[in-house]
Amino acid sequence: MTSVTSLAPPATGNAPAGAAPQGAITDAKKRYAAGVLKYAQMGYWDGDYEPKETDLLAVFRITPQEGVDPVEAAAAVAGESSTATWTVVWTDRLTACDSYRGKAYKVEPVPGQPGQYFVYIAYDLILFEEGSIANLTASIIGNVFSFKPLKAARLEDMRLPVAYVKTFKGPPTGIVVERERLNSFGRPLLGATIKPKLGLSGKNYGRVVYEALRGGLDFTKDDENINSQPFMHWRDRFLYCMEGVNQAMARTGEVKGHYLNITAGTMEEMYRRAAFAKELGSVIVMVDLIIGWTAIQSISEWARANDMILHMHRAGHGTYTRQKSHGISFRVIAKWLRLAGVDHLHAGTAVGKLEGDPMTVQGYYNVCRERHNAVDLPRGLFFEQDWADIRRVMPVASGGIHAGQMHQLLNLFGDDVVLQFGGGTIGHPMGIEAGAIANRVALEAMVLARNEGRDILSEGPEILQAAAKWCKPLEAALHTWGSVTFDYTSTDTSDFVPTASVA
Ligand SMILES: O=C(COP(=O)(O)O)[C@H](O)[C@H](O)COP(=O)(O)O
Ligand SMILES: [Mg+2]
Repeated sequence: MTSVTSLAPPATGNAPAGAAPQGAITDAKKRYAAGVLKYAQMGYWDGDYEPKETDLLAVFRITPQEGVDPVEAAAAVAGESSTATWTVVWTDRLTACDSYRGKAYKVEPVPGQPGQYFVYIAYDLILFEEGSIANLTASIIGNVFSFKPLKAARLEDMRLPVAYVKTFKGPPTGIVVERERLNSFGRPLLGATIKPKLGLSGKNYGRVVYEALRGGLDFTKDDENINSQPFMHWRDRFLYCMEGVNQAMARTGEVKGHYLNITAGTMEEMYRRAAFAKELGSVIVMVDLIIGWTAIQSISEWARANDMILHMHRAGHGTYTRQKSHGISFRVIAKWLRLAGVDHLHAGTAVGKLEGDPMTVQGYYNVCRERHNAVDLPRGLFFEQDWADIRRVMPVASGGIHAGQMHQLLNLFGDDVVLQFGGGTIGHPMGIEAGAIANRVALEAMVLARNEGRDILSEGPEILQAAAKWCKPLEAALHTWGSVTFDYTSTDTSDFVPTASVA
């Protein structure tokens, strides 16, 4: 018998080829006798297991309590995230339990982090309902994060087999179709979050939208917390924003949009707001991550049926993605969101005001934009991931960025990204339109320089100064913000490179 609060070490050493799973009890009488067994004895550890192409794979970073063997802890995670409970249940024998069990198959110490281990677990495809992130997450993150024998646990990455990917519809619009609808190619898109976040009346809010779009941005954006407060009811916001969008489009001849945040307390209300956005001719609507997985999948269905770009603001993610030892990496959230079906996803800036190690953030971008992810440990990608040509998500770089960082942003993220300057547009000393002009000119100058073959990372500041000579708004932006940096140590870095630096 094993104490259920302090897991004891199981038999160690790799099982010889063809042998029963290490530690597993194969004698049915002993295995299914009532009582408590180690999870490894129950068959949740198999060091010889070769994952099948159709298996879902997960890698967790675990910190076992003192005296808890990491292999047994890995088996416990596999057990609690698949079929197990703390004691033997005879009802296992009414099921195909040998294949249904999650199998921990590899345990590796985390480089440079004593007491932490990466544990790899394979799950049979049959354990999961098709097309349901709610179902997937109820298993994979359902119980294990509060498990007493672990001090901490973090879901670092997942490999979603093609057979599973194909049960989701993915992004309703995707990068290619979004660019076709906007008629914008060969450069990042530009946006701005309206500030102050809360308090403006509809008329003043719409004026900010108009000025920012007229100045050269492609998009403006509601902030995460603007819904339908007393100072501006949602219908007022929608009406004045769309007036601003339409006037700016007429004036510039460019397709523009404002992400109308339709986040609300019920699905019924979200659909009502989405329908009004469509009626007013908006090309895009927005939701916050905090609405939850089922709501996200439902609104994605709506966006697909209504030819609408779906913008996802990852509000709330930092509560569980930021700390390396506990929670879920944002790369996993990004994978789930690509399946669930969003078109835009806030994925970090690296250089701005919010958490973001450059290489880790590039890993998120690769999850959003690549058709196939290769293993890339320095960028945090533990598994190959085939996306089965599911559409690609446009990442959004937003949070404390300004025109003076344009060379860094273009170098880090390339063309398929929305660069979003909220304060960095609206706080411009010459006004909102000037803020937008500064960003558009900085972007166009940098894209041209890159296309001419210049090394924008090293020559960037010079390129911006040269453009600022004939563009007063850019000159003022560089004067105001040029020296603003957010130099803090990143929390969420890869353990596979000694110092995180961009290759
Ligand atoms: O309001 C802003 C940015 O405003 P500003 O441009 O004025 O800093 C967004 O909510 C953050 O970008 C979200 O962060 P993330 O994109 O990391 O989810
Ligand atoms: Mg915000």
